[in-house]
Order: sequence, then C-alpha cells, then structure tokens
Amino acid sequence: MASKTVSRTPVALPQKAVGVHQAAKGHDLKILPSQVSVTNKPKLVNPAEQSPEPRVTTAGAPSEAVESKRSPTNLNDSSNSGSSDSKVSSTRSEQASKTDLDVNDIRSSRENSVDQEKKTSEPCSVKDSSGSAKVSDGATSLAKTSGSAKVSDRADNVESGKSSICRGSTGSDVSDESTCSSFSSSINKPHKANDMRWEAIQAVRARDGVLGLSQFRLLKRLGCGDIGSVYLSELSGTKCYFAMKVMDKASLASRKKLLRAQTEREILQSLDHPFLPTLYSHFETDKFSCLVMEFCPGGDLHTLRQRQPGKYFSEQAVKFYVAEVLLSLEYLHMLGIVYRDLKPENVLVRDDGHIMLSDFDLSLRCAVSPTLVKTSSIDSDPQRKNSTYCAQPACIEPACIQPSCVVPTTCFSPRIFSSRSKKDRKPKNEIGNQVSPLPELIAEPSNARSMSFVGTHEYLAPEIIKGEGHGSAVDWWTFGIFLYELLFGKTPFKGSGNRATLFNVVGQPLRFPESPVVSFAARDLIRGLLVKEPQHRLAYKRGATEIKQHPFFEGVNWALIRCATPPEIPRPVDYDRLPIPAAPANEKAAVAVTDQKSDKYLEFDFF
Ligand SMILES: Nc1ncnc2c1ncn2[C@@H]1O[C@H](COP(=O)(O)OP(=O)(O)OP(=O)(O)O)[C@@H](O)[C@H]1O
Repeated sequence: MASKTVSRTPVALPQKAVGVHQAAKGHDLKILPSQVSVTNKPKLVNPAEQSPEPRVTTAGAPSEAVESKRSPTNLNDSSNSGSSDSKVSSTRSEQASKTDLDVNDIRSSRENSVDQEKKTSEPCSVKDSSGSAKVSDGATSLAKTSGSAKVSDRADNVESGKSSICRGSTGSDVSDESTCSSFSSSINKPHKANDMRWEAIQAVRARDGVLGLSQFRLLKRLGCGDIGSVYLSELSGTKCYFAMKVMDKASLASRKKLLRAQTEREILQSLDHPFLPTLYSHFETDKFSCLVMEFCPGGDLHTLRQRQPGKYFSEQAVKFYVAEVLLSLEYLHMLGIVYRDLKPENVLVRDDGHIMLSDFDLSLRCAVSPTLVKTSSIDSDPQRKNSTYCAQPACIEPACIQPSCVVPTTCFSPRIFSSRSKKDRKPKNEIGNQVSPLPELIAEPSNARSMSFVGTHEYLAPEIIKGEGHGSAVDWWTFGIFLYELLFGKTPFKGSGNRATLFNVVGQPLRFPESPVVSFAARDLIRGLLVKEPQHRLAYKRGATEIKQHPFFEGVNWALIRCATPPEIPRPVDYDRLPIPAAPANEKAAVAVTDQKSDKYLEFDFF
C-alpha cells in the first residue's frame, strides 16, 4: 500500500550556518550568520547560492512511492549579509572584473550567432515560425534572447569565474540561441559522435533553421522539480525521445531562481560523460526556458530501491551503482564542479541499466588544478606521496580540462613513470594499499570553499551544518551516506525530524544495523567516508582515486565499467502507447501546446 510521501528536501542557504549549538540548548533551529571567515582562495563562484527561497518539491514522486522522496530545501537569504557575506561578495566582484572579458566575449558571440541564425533561418522558416507562435504567444524564437540577456547580465557580475570553467564547451554546441552546427556538436561532445539523437536534432536544425518547442511532442510528464517540470518528448516524426525540462521564466524570476537555472544549464552544457546527462539542446520561448536531455526510462534509484526485497540492494548491485556514481563525481570534480546533492533520487537509470547523475542546480563551480601524481607505493602519508613524483599538467586552466582529454598523452609524458624497484613496493592485498601501476590524475578542487547551507538534510555533511565552510569533500560524505542507504535501505543519521537529523549528523557516531549483513569492506569504506572532520575523510586529498583503491571495489574494471552488465535493465518503453497527459490540477497555470499531429491539446501545469 502506498504510504504518504514526505519530501527529502534539500537546503540551499548561502553564507549562513545553522545554529546547531543554539538548537542544542532547546531553542529552535536558527539560521545564523557564520562565525567562520570565508575562503582563502577567491576562486569560488556559485550563482546558485544567490537564490534566497525555500526549495520545496511538490510533485514528482512516483505514484507507487512507498517511502519519502527527499528534495533539497533552499533556505537562501541573500538579504541577510553577515560578515562572511561581504567577504564573499568582494572576492566575487574581484573575480568578476578579472574575467569580464570572457563573459562579454561569450555574450557577444551569442548575440552574433543569433543574428546569423536569424539570417539563415529566414528563407526557410515557414513551418518553424508558425510553430513557434503557438508556443511562445506569437513571439519569434529570437525574442527569447531578451529574456536570457537579463539572466546573463546578472550572472556576469557574480559568476564570472565559472564561465571560464565551462568555456571549453559553453553552450554554443547545444543552445539554439547560438550557432548550432552538427560539426561543433560532435566535436564538443565526442562521446556522442555516433548518437542518433544528435543526428536527428542536427537534421531538424538544418531543415528548419532553428530548434524550438514546436518541433517536439510532449508525451508525458515525468516529474516536477523546484525549478521546472520534466516531460518525455519526441522530436516530431523522428522517433527520437528526450527528457525536456521546461522552466517558466517569470516564475524563476519571481522566485529568484534564474541563476540557479542558469547554473544547471551551463553545467549541463559542459558535460560529456557516459554517466552524466547529455544536453542536446537548449532553447527559449517568451515564457519558457527548455533543456532537451537524454531520457532515462529506468526511473531513479530511490524508487528502484523500494522495489527490492527488503528495500535494499544486493552488495553486487550497490558496487555497480556506486562505482558509476564515483566516476561521475570524479569527472565533475575534474571540471571544478562540486555536486552537493547526491542522493538516490538524483541517480537515474538509463535504458541500458547504467546510471545517469542528474540535477545540477545546487552544484558549486570553482577552479581546479589537476595534478598528475606518480605513486609507486600507496601509503597513507599523503605528504610523502605527493613529494615523490608529482607533475603539474601543462594546462592547468580549467578551460583546458576537456572531458575527452582528461589524461591526454600530449599533456603527460611517459617519463614521469616511476622506476622504483619491486622490493620497495607494498604487498597488493593490504587494505587500502593496492598498488596503482599508473600515474594518478588528481583533480580534487580542494581549494573550493562555500559557506552555503546546501543539500538534503539526511545527506548534509557536518561541515555544512556547522557552517565551517565546505569544499569538494562534501561529495565524499554524501557518497558515504548514499552507499549506506543503498546497502541498508536507510540513511545513518535520520532523526524524527530535520532538526534531529542535523544533530545526529554532527554529534552521533556512525552505527551499522545488524541486518542486512554487509561485508567488512563495505563497512570499512563507509567508515572512511563518514568521518566528520573533512580533512580526515577518505578522498580528502586525492579524491576518487583513494576510493577506487578501496577493497570494496576490488575487481572493478574502472576503464570498462560502461561495458559491465547492470544489475537490472528497465523494460523497454512502448512509446506508441503512452497516455496523453491528463489536464492539470491547476487550470489557471496551465499552458496549452498543440500536438501537431493529432491536433489534441497537451496541457500541463507549471508550478
Ligand atoms: N533525463 C531524465 N529522464 C527521465 N526522468 C527524468 C529526467 N530528468 C528528470 N527526470 C524526472 O523528473 C523529475 C524532476 O526532475 P528535476 O531535475 O527537474 O527535479 P528534481 O530532481 O526533483 O530536483 P530539483 O528540485 O532540484 O530541480 C525527477 O524526479 C525525475 O524523476
């Protein structure tokens, strides 16, 4: 029987700390300005932290949900500027002035390309323009630039640093505000070079000049998040299916979530990884901002876990899922992205059973300097390790960290390989001491510091709750909670309410239930990850590499994991039998979009 659904609500409160100690004295939990001074490296840029409102998810739970779904809370309060706030603001504006040129370059190139696109699309825009009018209240697709310009203007001031982070593949490859050629698309996303969906999108673009809402049939609402609704959609007449996130721009603006939406879009544009979403296109109408992504028919791991006997996964299945999540976090960290919202709800299952990490609107972007470390002997002393063989890559600019060339032969010469003798090496089977024969690329953005209160209560790291400032180590904490939840069917610090949960995270020791029985290696890994002080946490220094070498992952072929057989493969979707979505409950907010084929109305509510 379905039970009541309660939201696992993430929080996003910039520059503030939750007054845990205050609450401990019996007061209500309060949001207090942090006592802790801010970053020592002014590289941190996070537009999402500007958003000042509570984040409450109202829909999106699966109909058969039997346990709560947790969505992030956003308790941002930008009006309250404590001392740490002003420090952050000044570093942000410093950063902004340094990189203004980049941002302006990007903006002007977008404007230029819109102009170009207008010219090229005019001669063959008959079908396109009539279609657009239906969904954008008569506005041409070019009107959308005015809407987005506002977003950019604001963003330029606060998040200039990040634009360089994503520069390698900034939206030009996917955005229909800008130049879109199939050539640039496949270059910027080499993993998608043979993807039929890319080709279909490019073909429609070539035919119609521009891609917009009118070329898609929205078939079914998949879910609804804080900043938009996600629809299963077909690129009309192609039998290519996508997940389209539709965001109401006025609603985003009134709830001060434009920057958060922009963060998500820019992060999506920069990704090219098998376990991360592909953004096929982005376009805007007068009212909506739309992201066209890969559709995952397998649902999310939260829902899938509830279907397992005992509501937990087998250790084998867990190993598979967390290994793929680990690779995606490693990749994100290499791009200078701290994810911050890992939980089973955000891990979707693709049609082939592999995972896709979704939802980037709470992510933090920062600079990262990848370092190649040659370690012939893995010992627990990171000082010693780093002092032995260490090479800075030739290109340490974030823009150089192209997803496809993370360990490019041109950047890293073979001469750094160590020639230590065999007798110096430690035995392979020592726990945590497996010999790694290859140089390790360490790209942990360890200088990132944020004071924001961001995440989902059961998943929040202690340093976030205490307002001590946090960096990429929060992802390793959440990775530990995630592993625990998949194995045991519950999180380790959940209390009777959010407040109790926060107390438990900070003050309660980690305990394991007696059942189900879980291997020593799994518990050992969780213990290493759920260390309350981030600097003593596993992966603090060397990131994912440390975790990959843990015995829990023994036997995992990291390079070929995408060829491994997944624990479960979703049933194929019969797209021809999808029901037309029912009329929305909220008629006032409904938007009608004409289904071009059947002339039926598809109606959906936005917020
Ligand atoms: N690519 C996708 N394929 C299939 N379903 C998706 C896809 N992306 C999102 N969904 C579904 O749509 C729902 C809403 O997603 P969305 O990312 O907008 O919000 P969310 O995950 O609830 O988080 P947030 O509130 O932080 O935006 C998700 O819960 C998921 O079930």
